[in-house]
Amino acid sequence: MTVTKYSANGNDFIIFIAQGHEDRSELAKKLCHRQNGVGADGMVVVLPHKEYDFEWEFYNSDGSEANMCGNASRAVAHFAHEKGISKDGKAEFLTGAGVIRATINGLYVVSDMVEPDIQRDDIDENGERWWLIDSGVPHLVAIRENIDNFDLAEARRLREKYDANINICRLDGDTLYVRTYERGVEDETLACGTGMVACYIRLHKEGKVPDQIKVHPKSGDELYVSYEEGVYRFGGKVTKTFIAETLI
Ligand SMILES: N[C@@H](CCC[C@H](N)C(=O)O)C(=O)O
Repeated sequence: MTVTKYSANGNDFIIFIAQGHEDRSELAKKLCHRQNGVGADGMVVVLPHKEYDFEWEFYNSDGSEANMCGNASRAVAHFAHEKGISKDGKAEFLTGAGVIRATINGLYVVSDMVEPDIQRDDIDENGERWWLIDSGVPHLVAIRENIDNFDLAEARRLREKYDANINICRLDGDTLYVRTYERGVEDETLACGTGMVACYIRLHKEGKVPDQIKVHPKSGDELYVSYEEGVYRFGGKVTKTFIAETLI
């Protein structure tokens, strides 16, 4: 099987085309394995759809399926554009969280996110206020003065308790810095799109950020997140890293 590997600001994905839905959880675990497989945070299967350019199955590296992945949405939009699955520099596709619309301009891809659901704004953990926001998948968000230290044991506890991805973020002028512990990877990743958007949503709702802001995930890359015409949107570069014939 031929697969294409992408990195979306350090969040990496294996992408391939198939013709129908099936449970590919075991395949995702094998292919995403860093030593015995291709290695990736997630796997995307592009499937035909009557109404949209395509639909996807998204798997985390542990084989669990997730409704949405912001970074993979940008990578797969670039993939579909290159393959001619989508046209005119745009891609419209169905995810478990709803329809995603993306715009492709060279390697720069912008995704319009689904309507977020702010589930809680009152969680108190260790004297710190957390918001629980579903930006396609659930995210806990805390705002801190310093995010140099991310206690991963504590992040794992919160991830289990709330069945959510865990984010800490810091606002410095017009730049937001975000670190994310990802459910389904069960570790901190170099970037998480829905996580960056969830952090921005909290700050935006609190009136602390303008309608557009720069965002730096742990990889150090620069992206932007915005709120335009009632839509949360985020954009950045994607990198196609290789095409491979898998033997497993
Ligand atoms: N990396 C993604 C999020 C992928 C899904 C997440 N790990 C979950 O299971 O909730 C992103 O860029 O948004």
